[in-house]
Amino acid sequence: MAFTNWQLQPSVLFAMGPVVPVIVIKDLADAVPMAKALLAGGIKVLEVTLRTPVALEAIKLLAKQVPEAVVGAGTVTNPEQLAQVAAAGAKFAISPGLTRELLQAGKEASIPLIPGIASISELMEGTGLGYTHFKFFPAEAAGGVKTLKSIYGPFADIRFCPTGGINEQNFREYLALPNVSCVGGSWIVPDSAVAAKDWAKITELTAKAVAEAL
Ligand SMILES: O=C(O)C(=O)C[C@H](O)[C@H](O)COP(=O)(O)O
Repeated sequence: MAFTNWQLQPSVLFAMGPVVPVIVIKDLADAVPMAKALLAGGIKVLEVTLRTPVALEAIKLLAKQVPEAVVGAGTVTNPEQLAQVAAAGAKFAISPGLTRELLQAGKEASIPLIPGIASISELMEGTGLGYTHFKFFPAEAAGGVKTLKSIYGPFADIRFCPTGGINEQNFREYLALPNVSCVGGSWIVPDSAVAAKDWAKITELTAKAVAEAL
């Protein structure tokens, strides 16, 4: 089932890139150069987490100034934030978990909501309302590849973007699974590179991940 009010379907979003960078923007001035560094490395889907006071402003800025990127919001945990990020121009919203309220609001939103799950019961809460695409978080801590393989048995039609503890060593094991379309992670946007404004490093890490994902 797809929610036809969503301007972008999650299957399309999940197919846009093998790695979704989980971005924390502390300084608004970093938003555009970071997005351009990621684009230069071959990634266009960006998840800007709502973990910092400037996150909403960063989404607004990127939506206007870097239209070639597909900028969404992460850490969206309630309906109010979902409305705020949609108004800011986010193309999608990702949550680390789910609540009934958030799932209901997501169904009615103009942008796709990718709810997070770490258990079968949470997954069933989401599938019961028609959701088919989920974040699997915290991936490594919640059993990683083994758990996703087990979930594939009874839920073969569901697709995941695992996130949490994924890095350049293990991301290909996830991408090889039939129910994983993309992975999320912060390893291509390390804090140290952002602090040093070393955008070339981010392009290099991104290009490496994109090349290795093939
Ligand atoms: O902020 C959110 O909404 C989250 O769900 C958490 C992030 O996706 C993970 O913290 C990324 O995990 P790492 O790649 O291990 O750094």
